[in-house]
Amino acid sequence: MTSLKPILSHIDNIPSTPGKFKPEKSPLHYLHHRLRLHTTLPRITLWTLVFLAFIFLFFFLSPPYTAAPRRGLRTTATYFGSGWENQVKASAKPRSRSGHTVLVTGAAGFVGSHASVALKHRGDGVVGLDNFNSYYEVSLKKARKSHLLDRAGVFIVDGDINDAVLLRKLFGIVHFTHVLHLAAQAGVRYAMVNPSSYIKSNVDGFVNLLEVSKSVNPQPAIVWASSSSVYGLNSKVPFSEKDRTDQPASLYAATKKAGEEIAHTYNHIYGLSITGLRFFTVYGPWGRPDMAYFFFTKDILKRRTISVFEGPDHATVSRDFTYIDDILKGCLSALDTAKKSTGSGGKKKGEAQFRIINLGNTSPVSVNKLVSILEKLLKVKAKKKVVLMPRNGDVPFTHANITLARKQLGYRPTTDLETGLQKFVKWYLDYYGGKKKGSW
Ligand SMILES: O=C(O)[C@H]1O[C@H](OP(=O)(O)OP(=O)(O)OC[C@H]2O[C@@H](n3ccc(=O)[nH]c3=O)[C@H](O)[C@@H]2O)[C@H](O)[C@@H](O)[C@H]1O
Repeated sequence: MTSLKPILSHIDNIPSTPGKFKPEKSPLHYLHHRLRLHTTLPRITLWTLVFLAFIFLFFFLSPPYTAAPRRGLRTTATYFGSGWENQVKASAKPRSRSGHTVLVTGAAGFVGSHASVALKHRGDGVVGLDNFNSYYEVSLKKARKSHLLDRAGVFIVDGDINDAVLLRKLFGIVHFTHVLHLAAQAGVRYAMVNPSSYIKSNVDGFVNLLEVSKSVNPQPAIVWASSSSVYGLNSKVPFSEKDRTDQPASLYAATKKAGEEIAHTYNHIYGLSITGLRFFTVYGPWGRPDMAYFFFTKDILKRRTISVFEGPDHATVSRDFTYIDDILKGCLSALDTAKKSTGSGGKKKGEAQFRIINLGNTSPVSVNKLVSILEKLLKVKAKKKVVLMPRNGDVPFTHANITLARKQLGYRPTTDLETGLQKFVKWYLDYYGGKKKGSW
């Protein structure tokens, strides 16, 4: 290794005090000095170059620093642009002055896509938001998205409810009168597989949405999807909103119940008008492939064995299956009857509306019956295996009391399970019949 001494040696010749430098007189000395300079200069140049090369390598060739992206979140900068803003604004425009302007979260989901189309068709302005996560077939969500744009002119922003920058941006360019919040991590059994996804969407995401909603001016009214699962182990039938909901049987149910409590807090502190709708096992065309009626259909057609759950002592397991069109009527009516939020600039100005309402069918059907209807519609005998309901979050039965929904929303479900499944099976065969099209 080269010693640093020769390089530093010329420094010895520089006087420490200015003005004290005296040129040496001997020509030999001058010659010697010039020779030293000649040999020292290239060395200085060499070491300067080495130093600069080191700096170059360090600063320019090392990978650029980027903050690690949060899983599932895209950088918000990619959303914004004049083309993007124009699409959002066009989609948000109601047909008449009296129409609502609604932000629908989970718009590429089952209920969200139906609700977006229904709102847009009746003249409201709608902007969708969905993160297109892979909990189930992303292609189905994308197909719903195309339908929304092509058939109804609803634009879905590809983004996450946890993305506060994006939400603020949306509220900055559109004055949303209402939020229909349907984005969630759904499914009872999957909560044992991926518990954190429930906290991320149903708790963190909801809080983020409420934070942004409470701080905009004017605040929107919020209608959101809670769940029949909050009744958990409640055995008093039919389930009334007054019944206890402190015995959840799954983490999914616990996060929905937490959502109800969180909603109350934001209503109380900030004057947000909030309506929580407890959906009872919603089914229908464009439904969710993780739900029993959906994958039973698929498995029956593929001649695969299905597991039919039963309770202890062969007790039947049943659900208050509710058809999508009935749920939609309830959602739209909840938006129409929602009172305005009272807060502004993050401050409450008066009491605001707070509601929790069941949306069910009031007519529970056993899983056995569900299977026999599907067998009839599909014209295929199911291969069944009856198994004891595993302890994975399922509850033995649900049954909605809809008195409050009737009073508050004029809600009257009209579709029985057989009629609803007939429409579902028609759509299913159409959609999976090769073309992945399916009518709306
Ligand atoms: O109302 C809700 O709040 C919830 O409804 C829905 O949950 P659930 O009512 O449990 O529907 P779903 O899974 O279709 O099971 C239906 C029936 O089939 C039985 N079931 C299920 C699976 C199986 O393999 N065998 C079986 O018998 C099972 O025991 C059950 O009796 C939503 O998924 C959920 O997100 C939430 O919205």
